[in-house]
Amino acid sequence: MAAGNVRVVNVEERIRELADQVVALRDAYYRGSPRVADAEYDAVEDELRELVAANPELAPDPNPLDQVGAPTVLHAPVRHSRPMLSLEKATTAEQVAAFFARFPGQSVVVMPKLDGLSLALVYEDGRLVRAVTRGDGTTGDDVTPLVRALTDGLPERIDAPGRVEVRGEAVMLRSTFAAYNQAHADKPLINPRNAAAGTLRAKDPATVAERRLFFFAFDLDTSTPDSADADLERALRTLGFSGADMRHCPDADAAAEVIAGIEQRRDELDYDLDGAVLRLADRVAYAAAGTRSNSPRGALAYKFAAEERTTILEDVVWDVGKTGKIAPVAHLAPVFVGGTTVTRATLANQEVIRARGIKIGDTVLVRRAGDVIPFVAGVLDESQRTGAERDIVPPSTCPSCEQELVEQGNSRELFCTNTACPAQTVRRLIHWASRAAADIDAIGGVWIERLAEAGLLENPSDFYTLTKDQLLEFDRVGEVSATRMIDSIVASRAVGLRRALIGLAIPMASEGTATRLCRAGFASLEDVADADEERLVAVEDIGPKVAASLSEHLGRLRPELQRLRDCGVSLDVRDEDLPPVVATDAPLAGKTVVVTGSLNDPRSGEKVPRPTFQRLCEKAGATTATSVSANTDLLITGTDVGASKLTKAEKLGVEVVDQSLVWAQLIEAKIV
Ligand SMILES: NC(=O)c1ccc[n+]([C@@H]2O[C@H](COP(=O)([O-])OP(=O)(O)OC[C@H]3O[C@@H](n4cnc5c(N)ncnc54)[C@H](O)[C@@H]3O)[C@@H](O)[C@H]2O)c1
Ligand SMILES: [Zn+2]
Repeated sequence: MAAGNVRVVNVEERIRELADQVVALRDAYYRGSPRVADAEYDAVEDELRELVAANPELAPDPNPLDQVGAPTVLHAPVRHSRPMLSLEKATTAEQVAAFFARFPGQSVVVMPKLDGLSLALVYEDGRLVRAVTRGDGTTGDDVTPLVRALTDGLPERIDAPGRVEVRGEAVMLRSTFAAYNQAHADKPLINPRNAAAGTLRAKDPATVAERRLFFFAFDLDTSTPDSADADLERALRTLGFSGADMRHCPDADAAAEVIAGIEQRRDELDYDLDGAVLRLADRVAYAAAGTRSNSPRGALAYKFAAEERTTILEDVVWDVGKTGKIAPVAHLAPVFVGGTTVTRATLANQEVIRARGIKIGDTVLVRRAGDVIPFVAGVLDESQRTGAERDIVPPSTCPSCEQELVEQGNSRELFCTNTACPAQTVRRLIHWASRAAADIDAIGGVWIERLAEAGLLENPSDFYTLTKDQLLEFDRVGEVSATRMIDSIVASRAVGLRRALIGLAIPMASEGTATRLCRAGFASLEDVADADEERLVAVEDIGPKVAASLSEHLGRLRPELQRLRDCGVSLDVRDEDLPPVVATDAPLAGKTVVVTGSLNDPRSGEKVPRPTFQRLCEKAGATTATSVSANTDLLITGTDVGASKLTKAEKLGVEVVDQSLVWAQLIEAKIV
């Protein structure tokens, strides 16, 4: 009995503690300075929810779990026509199935749960009159001038009578976020969600002019519902809104598949998302389902793994790269983020470290979203500092060869210019052996380092003079592995112009540069080395800087090119890298196209990687480019299209066609 009492007292205390934490964390978050990552906040909420569910008599009063958002009125308060609520959360297939079971026979749409902030747009007789934030769910903040000035994707006029309210999410696109941070390295934004919220909190639109937002609609309320389209997605599209990508699902299995698809493509999309939303497709049925204290009954949010987490920055190590760049690498206490355990993350450069005010020992926010390399986005809560934190001091000499470093550019990136630097040498050798280049797959990085230390490897050509006997002298190398290593080296002799150029790691020359040089008719690496600037810049996407870098470095590498040739390594263009032979009547002949979104073969529904589809377009006569410009003839769109490309195409008057049309042409011309 006594033990029972003690437990109850503890539970009561714990509930109070958690409720206080929820209130405090929400308050900080909605004021624009979150103190923890969302996943950590969610964990506090979850614990509170579980404790209250098990001990309903101990529910706090007022219960923060029944409340939405927080009151944040900066401009002018506006009462919502109906509350703007939160969403019930799910993490399992069973919860999704239970949702379907509650609404038998109803069609459900599944769409990405965009991570921005929700807005209600009010139109009267076709004119946008008000844009309001969610606020505490009942009363929001009038942000109409900011939304008008800064948000794309919402029409100023719509063709609908009476009062129409469109709700949706205003997000900062990842491309906008990245470009902004690049341009404002001294005042970086921490993540796109916070950036979007901060933008609409500005007092003056001019101060945040470069922070464009994009509005995705997901909800519609019309004064004359009978005449309107009952299907949400169609109705929004008809009015001219970019909806969140909605898929109709007849049952829970179909929904599970769409949810998995959204999660899989998460990294390719131009916006952050933290889950998928299921919602009754029929607007009348959705309204009829009603609401709970803080969520609609006709919708459910399926949450994905967090892309941001906080962890301890244990140390910073300055790493020497293959081009001599010395980059700070964060060593972190292991943290599960973006689906994997992360222990290393990039800190970009010394200016970024300074701008973000990061110290060793800090609890830092680690972000792994969209891009493969996790990075340290900043310190959320400086009040957690103990005083034992240490400044991150950039080195003045190379950690490998001790040569004095030089600084370059606005972000003061550090470089070791000693081409004989041992660390650079190893990095360059590893790069030569990598899959995108010579693909010497039987010799890993550790072995390359060992062989370099033993003086057997310095330049790529040295791989080709290695002998089995030399390898056998190393501990733990037996007959079998030595043979495998040598075979792998021999096979890599067919590397060819494109991959050899990638393998030589020439600053500013990307994989795309190598591909385009081959397509433009260059026959060998020597041919590229011999070319003057005029001939190089005539190649698409190669500018004077890339041309100069190619000339300088290939000039320096001439003796190495000769050594590679002497070892029987091919530096000539390979058939597979030549432009495809195209008939003059090919369906896309002479067109420059950009491909965006996810592609699917309409005959099987199978997902087709973008490079494969681009190759098909090239076979059909097209030249492919990566970004929309005035030279683009066609923007070919798959599903989940990045809004920025569409906006740009619209601005430049570039024709936009759906992939289905191109597939039909490819099939007709027997290209696929
Ligand atoms: N880091 C912190 O300290 C802290 C504190 C408080 C809240 N938070 C975070 O803020 C969020 C707030 O939670 P919440 O209760 O508002 O729920 P929520 O944000 O998880 O869900 C409701 C919201 O989802 C949005 N949404 C996006 N796409 C949608 C779609 N397709 N259909 C419908 N709605 C869509 C809407 O804006 C809606 O208001 C959570 O992610 C939480 O982690 C963080
Ligand atoms: Zn060095």
